[in-house]
Amino acid sequence: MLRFNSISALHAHLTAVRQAGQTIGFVPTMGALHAGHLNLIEQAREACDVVVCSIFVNPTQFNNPADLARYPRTLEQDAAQLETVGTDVLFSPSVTEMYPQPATLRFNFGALETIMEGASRPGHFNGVGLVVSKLFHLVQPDKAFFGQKDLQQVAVIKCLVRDLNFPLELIRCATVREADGLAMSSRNRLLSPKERAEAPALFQALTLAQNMLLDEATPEQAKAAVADYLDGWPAFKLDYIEAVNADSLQSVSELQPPGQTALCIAAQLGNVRLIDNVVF
Ligand SMILES: Nc1ncnc2c1ncn2[C@@H]1O[C@H](COP(=O)(O)OP(=O)(O)OP(=O)(O)O)[C@@H](O)[C@H]1O
Ligand SMILES: CC(C)(CO)[C@@H](O)C(=O)[O-]
Ligand code: BAL
Repeated sequence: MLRFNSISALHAHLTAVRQAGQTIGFVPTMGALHAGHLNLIEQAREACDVVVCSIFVNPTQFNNPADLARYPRTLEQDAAQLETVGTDVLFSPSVTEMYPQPATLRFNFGALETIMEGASRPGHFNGVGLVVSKLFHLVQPDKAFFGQKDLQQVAVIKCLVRDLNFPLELIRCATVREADGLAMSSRNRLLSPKERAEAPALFQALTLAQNMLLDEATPEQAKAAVADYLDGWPAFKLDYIEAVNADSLQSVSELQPPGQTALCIAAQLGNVRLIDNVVF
């Protein structure tokens, strides 16, 4: 695996890759890798000639400085894991390499940024849009792989690709879960053992709501049941539970056609904010 910290060295290498007619698959991450990330790499490995992974804890997408300070950073362990799944290139730039001056460009993702993660983390999607645009320009991938766990992020990036004509295919990959149902997330490693034991309640609440909707309950009834369920776990503070269309991410008042209903949840567990969703 080749490792680059500098944009110019990455650019020179990938220019040669493209000139040799090889396709590039790209997996952007913030590191502290787990099996969910490795699954994205494996899918890129199957679909493309050259697999590029970036690890960059992007400060512009953190609205909470404590969250940024706590974010796990495990670069050497991550690099070792990336080697095991056949990654060709690791790009791990510094903050000054990516932002030599503070960025002034601002995105407006319309209705997407006023709901759920957009409402709870003001400025978050602007930072995601900024860094993902920069990374797409630097890597110029044929295919880019993102996890369904961050469903709203996928919708934001779909908007970015469409509105800015990025010539790439966006691929949404299924959420990888722990054996007890908890969606894998880098932030899980910040949970205390007690919190970790309680964390699967989030997915249990989602499953409860999904079953209710499939059983003809209304979204309002299902959302109320989730709030009640999590009340039984005092360590959890529910941020939101929403029934939305899986593409537009806008609220729905009834079940959508198969594969187009999503239930999205976010909750605080101690100091850690967890999100999850199911699409059905
Ligand atoms: N459990 C998972 N299954 C599939 N993809 C995932 C999973 N967790 C993260 N991803 C995807 O990996 C990519 C990089 O995500 P990121 O580095 O932020 O990891 P993360 O685990 O989502 O961390 P956190 O949620 O704590 O920020 C994103 O496209 C994200 O959706
Ligand atoms: C896409 C991303 C790498 C941009 O910083 C980040 O939001 C993430 O890890 O999901
Ligand atoms: N996985 C999404 C990145 C973030 O939480 O900032």
